[in-house]
Amino acid sequence: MSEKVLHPIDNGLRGNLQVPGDKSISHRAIIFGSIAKGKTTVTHFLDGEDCMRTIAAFQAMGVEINKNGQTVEIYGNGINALKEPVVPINLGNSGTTARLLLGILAGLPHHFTLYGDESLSKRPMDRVAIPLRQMGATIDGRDNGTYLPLAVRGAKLTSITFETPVKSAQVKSGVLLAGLLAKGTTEVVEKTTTRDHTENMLKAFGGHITSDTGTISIQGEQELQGTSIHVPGDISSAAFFLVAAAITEGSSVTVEDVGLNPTRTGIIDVLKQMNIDITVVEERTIGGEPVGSITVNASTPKPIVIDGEIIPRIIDEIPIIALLATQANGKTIIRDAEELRYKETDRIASVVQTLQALGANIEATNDGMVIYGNDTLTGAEVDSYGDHRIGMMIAIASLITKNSITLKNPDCIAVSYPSFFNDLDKILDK
Ligand SMILES: O=C(O)C1=C[C@@H](OP(=O)(O)O)[C@@H](O)[C@H](O)C1
Ligand SMILES: C=C(OP(=O)(O)O)C(=O)O
Repeated sequence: MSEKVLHPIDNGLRGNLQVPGDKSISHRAIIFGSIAKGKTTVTHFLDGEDCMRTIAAFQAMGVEINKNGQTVEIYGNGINALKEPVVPINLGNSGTTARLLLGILAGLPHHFTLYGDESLSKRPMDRVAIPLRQMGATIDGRDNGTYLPLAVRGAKLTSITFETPVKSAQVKSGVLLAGLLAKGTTEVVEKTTTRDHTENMLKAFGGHITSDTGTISIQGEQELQGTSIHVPGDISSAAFFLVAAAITEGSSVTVEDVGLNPTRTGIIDVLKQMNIDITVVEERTIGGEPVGSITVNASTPKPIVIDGEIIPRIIDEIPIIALLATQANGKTIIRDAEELRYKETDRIASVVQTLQALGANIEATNDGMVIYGNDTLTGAEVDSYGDHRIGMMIAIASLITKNSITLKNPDCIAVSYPSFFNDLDKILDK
């Protein structure tokens, strides 16, 4: 088992950096490029393990995809040209690949078998399998088709109106993608807005989709055209450095060219509410997504309550927000975040256990956590539990702990951020 010893820093963090491409947008660029007709070129693609799973899945269905560093060329022949793969599709650790792909497979006249790693095999797939079955697909698997491995027999789909019971962009996207293959108009109704990259990307490929007060409607049987997509920096990756700059004395860090889609910028709102010195300069719109630079200077965080509609807009940032809250001068409460229990780990349990091991005063609740603040963190031996965001949270914590941290299982960070430690090194004030 690999491990990494991480040392606290003497000086702050300083400088500018760019983070890799957005994971959600990178997945979708491959998916839409593969089901569109003609060539798609993706630049600043996230070279992480999860997005490579999406590429491999479409290659297994006969799509020609060539990757050269962060540039990917896809030669799509339309959704109906996707072939039956000869071998099972390995989804690795990627929930996004699993849920979005299921939507497409449901409407193809083929048989598919899907499996993932140990973590993904514990995550619920019925949240998307249930509406897809209603549309006409046959999906079976472990525990009555709740968990991977799954067998999918696609069919001619009929459109549905689906009121999603979970606050999940993956579920919304899975149903909308199936809607592309269904007769008529498929509707997804969501009570809380989740990231809308599927909707934006569909439009970039010439598709038609509307969104009106929580109802997203997609017409079936549309033909999409290949295009060029430039992927903005991932705000969920940037968040680790923004918090790092906030909690380390004397720091000033600017992350450039970060995606600022409003369904993703909850971290900026949280940092502002916590009195962190943060400036956002919006520079331009690329491929329908706003992009800008974010600067954070070291600050003392103020404790706050985080709940309600902001939760889906910070869902992947909650581990690093929890670390920030340990440095606040009072009690921070995070609630309405039960979805954290269905991530790569149960992130309520893994965040709380890890920060407790580092000396923080933090408690789990059913749907979130209470962080009491004013903590001096100590060193310890802690495990990422194979969860990339827990691994990165631990690495940022190590900048301010009294002694070194031994991080077990750091390799999982490559799922979303293979160059994480190199980028962190760039802003260390040596
Ligand atoms: O649609 C997406 O790209 C994602 C949606 C979120 O998951 P849920 O939809 O399960 O909340 C998020 O946690 C994940 O990292 C990426
Ligand atoms: C939850 C995440 O990803 P996924 O659901 O795609 O595995 C994440 O990146 O934090």
